[in-house]
Amino acid sequence: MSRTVLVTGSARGIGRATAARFGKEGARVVVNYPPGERDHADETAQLISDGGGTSLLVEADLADPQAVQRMAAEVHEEWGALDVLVNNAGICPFKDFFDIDLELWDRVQHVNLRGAFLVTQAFTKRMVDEGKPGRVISVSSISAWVGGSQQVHYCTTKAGISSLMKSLAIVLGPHGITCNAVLPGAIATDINKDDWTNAEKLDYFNQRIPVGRIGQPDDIAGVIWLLSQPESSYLNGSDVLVDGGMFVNLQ
Ligand SMILES: NC(=O)C1=CN([C@@H]2O[C@H](COP(=O)(O)OP(=O)(O)OC[C@H]3O[C@@H](n4cnc5c(N)ncnc54)[C@H](O)[C@@H]3O)[C@@H](O)[C@H]2O)C=CC1
Ligand SMILES: C[C@H](O)[C@@H]1OC(=O)[C@H](O)[C@@H]1O
Repeated sequence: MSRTVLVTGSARGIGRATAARFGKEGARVVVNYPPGERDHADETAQLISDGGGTSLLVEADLADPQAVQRMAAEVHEEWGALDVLVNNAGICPFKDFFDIDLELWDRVQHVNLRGAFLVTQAFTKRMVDEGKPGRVISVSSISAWVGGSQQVHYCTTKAGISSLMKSLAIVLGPHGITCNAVLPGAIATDINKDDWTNAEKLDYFNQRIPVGRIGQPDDIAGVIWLLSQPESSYLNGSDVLVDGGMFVNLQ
């Protein structure tokens, strides 16, 4: 029986690579995307079917609680309870601290953290009710452990995601559902495309990463998939850093 997997924000980037990775095992993959990104989501769906999987495309802005509830209802109606939930969707509009207004603060919090809370609550409730074991794997960041001068709003959400997984590991562990966070380092995706037009910053990242390269979405997708495997069943409440060694490279 193929597994049912939801990857939030899987129209592009790490989410797309993760959805495609699960597609390769023949999984049924829910591709969640925000309004305006249907074309990108279709490309993800193509990768899933190329790999032998099946997709269900669901539009939902995770900042909208009603949209999250509609997504849960649609997925449960079509495919029942999930086996694996990957909370991946995230935004990082780089901004100096004194220029962050309440609207921007709330938007980042709502998409990155409140969205993950709402999605996890809606989907694990069904898993618990059906007595179905599974996995929650949330994409946090190295930014949960460090700061960023233009990422004050963002880093707090990433620390929040890691914390959410720790508490839910306690709540859901007894139901056979493990909860862990994956913490990518610097990965080449749209989220940092503009920021990395700053050549000095890009050089700094390249030099700080001991394996000698910026990460690619597949570097993270592969680890997320590993955490969904039976061999990872005793991992619960952990932060799994995937950064090529960038964090430890102080001097
Ligand atoms: N690229 C990097 O260096 C790092 C990325 N991350 C995290 O990885 C996750 C994925 O980001 P990337 O693939 O890098 O960036 P990306 O910009 O390529 O992808 C972001 C994804 O989130 C989706 N999304 C955005 N707003 C949404 C909303 N309101 N509702 C539903 N989906 C929405 C987008 O459609 C897109 O598929 C994010 O949580 C990000 O914080 C963490 C550490 C490093
Ligand atoms: C968006 C950034 O380039 C990227 O995101 C993170 O979470 C990392 O800390 C990098 O700053």
